[in-house]
Amino acid sequence: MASLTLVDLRETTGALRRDDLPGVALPVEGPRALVREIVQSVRTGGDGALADLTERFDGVRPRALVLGREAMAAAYERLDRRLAEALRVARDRVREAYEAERPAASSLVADGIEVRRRIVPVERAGCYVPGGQARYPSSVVHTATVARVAGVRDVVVATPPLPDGGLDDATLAACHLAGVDTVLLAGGAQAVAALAYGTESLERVDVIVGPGNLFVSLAKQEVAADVGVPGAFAGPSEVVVVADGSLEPRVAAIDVAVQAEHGPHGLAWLVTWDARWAEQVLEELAAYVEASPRRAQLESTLEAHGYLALVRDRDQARLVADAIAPEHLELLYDQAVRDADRVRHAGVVFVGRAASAAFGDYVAGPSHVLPTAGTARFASVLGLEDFQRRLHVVEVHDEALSRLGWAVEALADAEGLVAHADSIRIRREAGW
Ligand SMILES: NC(=O)c1ccc[n+]([C@@H]2O[C@H](COP(=O)([O-])OP(=O)(O)OC[C@H]3O[C@@H](n4cnc5c(N)ncnc54)[C@H](O)[C@@H]3O)[C@@H](O)[C@H]2O)c1
Ligand SMILES: [Zn+2]
Repeated sequence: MASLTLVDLRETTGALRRDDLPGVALPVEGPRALVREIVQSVRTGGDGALADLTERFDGVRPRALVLGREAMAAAYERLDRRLAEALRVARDRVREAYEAERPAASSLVADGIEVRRRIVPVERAGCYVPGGQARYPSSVVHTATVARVAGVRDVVVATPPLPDGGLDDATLAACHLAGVDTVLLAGGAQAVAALAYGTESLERVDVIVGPGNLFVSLAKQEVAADVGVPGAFAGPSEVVVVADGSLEPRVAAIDVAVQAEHGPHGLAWLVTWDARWAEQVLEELAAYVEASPRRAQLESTLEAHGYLALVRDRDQARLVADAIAPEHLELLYDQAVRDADRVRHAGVVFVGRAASAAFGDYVAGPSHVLPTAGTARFASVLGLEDFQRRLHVVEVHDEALSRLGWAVEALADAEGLVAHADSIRIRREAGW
């Protein structure tokens, strides 16, 4: 029976650090060595190695390694209309959220120097779309749509093939709606390697984004020296639910379960100051897990890393959440809105009793590609900036030579860099 491991923090005082809490370290060493081997073999073996590895890890040889726009459009035509409409709604909500965030070009003119900041999209983006324990057409929408708003020229989606060697219509239709150019039928670390280094059938990309399991996330770290990879780990899903007796126990229970149904290596915490109510939540959770068709996935996360933290009050609950730095944080008690503005470490904070993190997975607007494994301490939700570079144009007018030239000379002299100082001096001596 799935239950949560009790962590009683009511007597704990002082600062809480992530390492003080159980279950927050991922078992990465074994997988990391395997991932390294996989990446190397695709790098040297190309298409052939990719197909072999797909057969080894996904149990099938893909019918085609890459698919183009016609296959996506055809799948969209075949798709059930309600699902097609839901995908369109999700795409529009993501698109609008990111269009509202477009960075403005900025400029500064002072002392004869004009600095303009240009925003330049990368040319090719690879979006990883998971497909092991579940299919994720939503991840197509939550990655490729952002790339398109950012102005990326070519968008490639990589996703594992189905057991029949093909791809489901929902994923392909989502590619159609999100404006994807190419689909690579491969998953896991081997797909990340193919995106990073290219193969005979696929040109390499400039950045790789998207969520995935441990192997995918470690592979992105492995190739990060050669291709752009956001700092967010975006690995197995995590949730911290903070609630009290004002919420129905079965609602709290299901929200603890939601992110656990993605599969193993996740993290699920219920944090409360209401110990008696927590017991009711545990009963509801056990009943829910037992009846769920995704019981195996739920148990894989809850049994290993499902926790009930008993705390003194709201303030301590927030400190626990900050220490965990979870992907999703739900604050579901009265007056949570005020506390939400004080949270420092989380991928996204949901507030209000209607606020199931499932909204965020699909239609809230911000991408569901979020930092996990503690990376919410320094990394963020997938953003336009993950697909864009900042490039400064520095226009120097002659006036700058008299206004600022002396400072360059003084600093260059101090560093002993003679040519640096001379480059200003000869311009000044020319009377500019
Ligand atoms: N953080 C986020 O933003 C976010 C969002 C959505 C989903 N997720 C997470 O994405 C993950 C999706 O995982 P998934 O497994 O369903 O799909 P996936 O596509 O990420 O992983 C499946 C692939 O992993 C490879 N693989 C599986 N077992 C392997 C092994 N033992 N050795 C080597 N390679 C192996 C296979 O090639 C397979 O194609 C979940 O953990 C989910 O929580 C995270
Ligand atoms: Zn989810």
